[in-house]
Amino acid sequence: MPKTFTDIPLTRPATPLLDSIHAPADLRRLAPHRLEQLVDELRAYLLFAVGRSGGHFGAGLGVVELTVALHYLFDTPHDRLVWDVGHQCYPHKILTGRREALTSIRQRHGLSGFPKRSESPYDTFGVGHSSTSVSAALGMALGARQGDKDRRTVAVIGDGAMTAGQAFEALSHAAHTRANLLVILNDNTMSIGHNVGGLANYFARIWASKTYIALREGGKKVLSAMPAAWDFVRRTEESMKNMVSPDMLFEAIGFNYIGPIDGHDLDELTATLENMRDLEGPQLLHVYTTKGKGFAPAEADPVGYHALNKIEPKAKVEVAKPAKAKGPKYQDVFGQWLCDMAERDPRVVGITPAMCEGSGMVAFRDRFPDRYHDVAICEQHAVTLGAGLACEGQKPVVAIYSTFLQRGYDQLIHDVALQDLDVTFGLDRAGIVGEDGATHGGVFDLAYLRTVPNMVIAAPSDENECRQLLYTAWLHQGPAAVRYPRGTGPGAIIEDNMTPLPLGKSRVLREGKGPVTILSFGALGEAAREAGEALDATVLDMRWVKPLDRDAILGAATSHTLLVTLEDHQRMGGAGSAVNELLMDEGVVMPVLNLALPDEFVHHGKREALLADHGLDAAGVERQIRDRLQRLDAALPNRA
Ligand SMILES: Cc1ncc(C[n+]2csc(CCOP(=O)(O)OP(=O)(O)O)c2C)c(N)n1
Ligand SMILES: CC(=O)[C@@H](O)[C@H](O)COP(=O)(O)O
Ligand SMILES: [Mg+2]
Repeated sequence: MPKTFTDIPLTRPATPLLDSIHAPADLRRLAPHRLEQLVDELRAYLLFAVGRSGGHFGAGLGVVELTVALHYLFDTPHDRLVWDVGHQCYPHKILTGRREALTSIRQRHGLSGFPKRSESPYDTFGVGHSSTSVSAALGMALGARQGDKDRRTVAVIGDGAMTAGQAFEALSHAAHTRANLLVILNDNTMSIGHNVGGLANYFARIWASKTYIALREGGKKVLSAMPAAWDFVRRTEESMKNMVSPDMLFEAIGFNYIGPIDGHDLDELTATLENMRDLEGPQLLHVYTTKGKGFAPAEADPVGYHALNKIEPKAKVEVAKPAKAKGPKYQDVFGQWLCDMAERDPRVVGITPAMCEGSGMVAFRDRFPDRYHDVAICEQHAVTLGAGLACEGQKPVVAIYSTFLQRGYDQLIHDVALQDLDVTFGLDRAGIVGEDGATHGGVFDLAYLRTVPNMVIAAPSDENECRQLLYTAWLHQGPAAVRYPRGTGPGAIIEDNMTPLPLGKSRVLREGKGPVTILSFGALGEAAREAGEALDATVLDMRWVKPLDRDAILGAATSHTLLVTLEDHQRMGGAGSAVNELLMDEGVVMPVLNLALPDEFVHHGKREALLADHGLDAAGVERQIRDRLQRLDAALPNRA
C-alpha cells in the first residue's frame, strides 16, 4: 500500500530512485517490484514541489499510481496519453523529464500548470478546459489508423469531466468508429462526496455494489491466469455484469467496460492494463481513486485541497487561501449579493456549472438549497437552464467563469438573447487570471458578448460597484452580464444598500485639466486613477460596455485631444473597439489610444505581473499616454 504523509516536506525528500528517472524509458527498465518505491518517492517529491510552487494538488496525488503504470506499460510518447482537464498532470510532468522544473510550475516562464504541446512531446494535447480528452484521443487513434497502426491511444478522464456533454459525444463516436482507444475513467466520486448528476450517483451505485467487486475480483483473477480463455471468461463476465449492474452505461454506448478496480493498487493496475493494452476496439477501464491520496489532510478535505497555496518555510500547510487581501474576493462580493437578493426576492435562482466554491456560492447553496443548481461541468446546459427558468418568471443568475462561458456561447445567443430572456450572468475570472494561464484567460467575453443583440454588459471598477451593478443588471429586464476579475479589488467600502445605477451611464473618477481623458472599463480603475493623477487627466469609470455612455464619450471628445480606453481584455473587439465604433458612427475623428491586450495569448504568471508586462498597470498606462502625446506633438506641432 502507498505511504501516507501528514506533512508537506519543506526540504527536498531523498528520492534516489525517482532521481534516476529522466524519461519514461528509464522507468520501463525497472523491475516491477521497484515500482512501489517509485510511487512513494514520486508522491513525496510531489508534496515537496507543490509546497514550494503552489498549484493544483489533490488531483495529482490521486493519480500517482496510475501515472506510473501508464508510462510503465505504454510506449510513451509513441503511444499517446491524453489527460483530461490536466490539473492532475504534475506526476506525469515529473516522470517525463520535468522533475526539477516542477517547482517553477504556473510561474512566469515556468512550466504550465497543464499539459502543453509546446512544452514536451509527452504532452500530447493541451488541456485546461475539461472533457476534451476523449475527442482528442479519438482523433489521434483515427489518425494512427492512417499511419502508425501499432500506436496505442489512452485518454484519462475524471468523473467530473465525464459529466460534460462533449465527453459523451466522443464516447459515442469512438464506439461508432470501433477505434482502438482506451479510456480510463478516474473516478474519485467517493472521495469527493458531492459530485452532482445522475452519473455521479451511477458511479457511486457501482462502487457500492460490493457483490460486483467481489465477482469482478474473482473474474479478473481468472482472466489474468488464463489469457487464452479471454473470450470464454469474457462471456461469463458479461452475464456477471448484467447480473450486478444491468445499466452498464458504457457498454450500452459500445465500449468494452472493465472495472471498477482500485486505482492505488499498483499490481491490480498493471495486471489489468497489461490485459487491456492490446485489445481491439474501444475499451473503458473504470478505476477508483482517492483525490489527495497519500496526504492525510487532502484525503480528509479533497475539495479544500484541490489547489494549494505556496508554502512559506515557516508557515504551516495551507489550502489555497489568498495572502492578506485588501478586501473580500470578488467571488465573495458576488456570493453575498446573491444571498441578499435571495432573501429579498423568491424568484432568485443560482446556477453554477461545477464551480460552487470558486464562484463564491457555498453560502447560497447552504442557505437556499432549493434555489441552487450545480449542474456539473455542463456550461451549455447551465445557460439554457437559466433560459427555461426565466420563461417561468424566475430571475436566474448564472455564475460562470468568463472562460467557461465560452462553452455556452451558442446557448447564450440562441436560447437567452434571441428570446430576450431575463438571465443575469455573474462573469467571474474576467480578464487575466494569472497562474492558470491562457486556457483560463477571461479576455474574450466583451468581444463575444458585445456583438449579441439585447445583451447589456457591466464592468465594475471595485467591490461596491460590483454589488451595485449586479443589482442593476439583475433588475434589468433581459440578458445582462457583469464581469469581474479573479481575486480581490482595491478595498472599496461595500454599501449594504443596493441602488440601481443608470443603465449606460458612467461616473467621473477625477476631473483633470490636461488634454487627456481616460475611459476606464472595469477593474483597472485604480491604475486609471493613478495615471490620471500623474497626467492631470480626466478619468471616467465607464461602468457599462454595452450600452456605452455616448454623451460622456462625445463630451470628452470635444474637450480633449486624446481619448484613452483602458480594459483587461483583448484589444480586438473589446471596450476600446466599442468606443472607436461609436466615434466613427458619430463622424468624430480624433486620436484614440486603446490600452488592452495584444492579439496573442497571455500565458501563466502572477496576474499583477502580467498586467504590468502588458502596460496595464498605472506606470504602464502613464508611460503609454506620455509616449502617445509626444508622438502627437511631433505630428501636430501646433496642437493646442
Ligand atoms: C469546461 C470546464 N469547466 C470547468 C472547469 C473547472 N474544473 C477544473 S477541475 C474540475 C473538476 C474536475 O473533476 P474530475 O474530472 O472528476 O477531476 P478531479 O478533480 O476529481 O481529479 C472543474 C469543474 C474546467 N477546467 N473546464
Ligand atoms: C483546473 C481548473 O480549471 C480549475 O481548478 C481552475 O484552475 C480554478 O480556477 P480558480 O483557482 O481561479 O478558481
Ligand atoms: Mg473527480
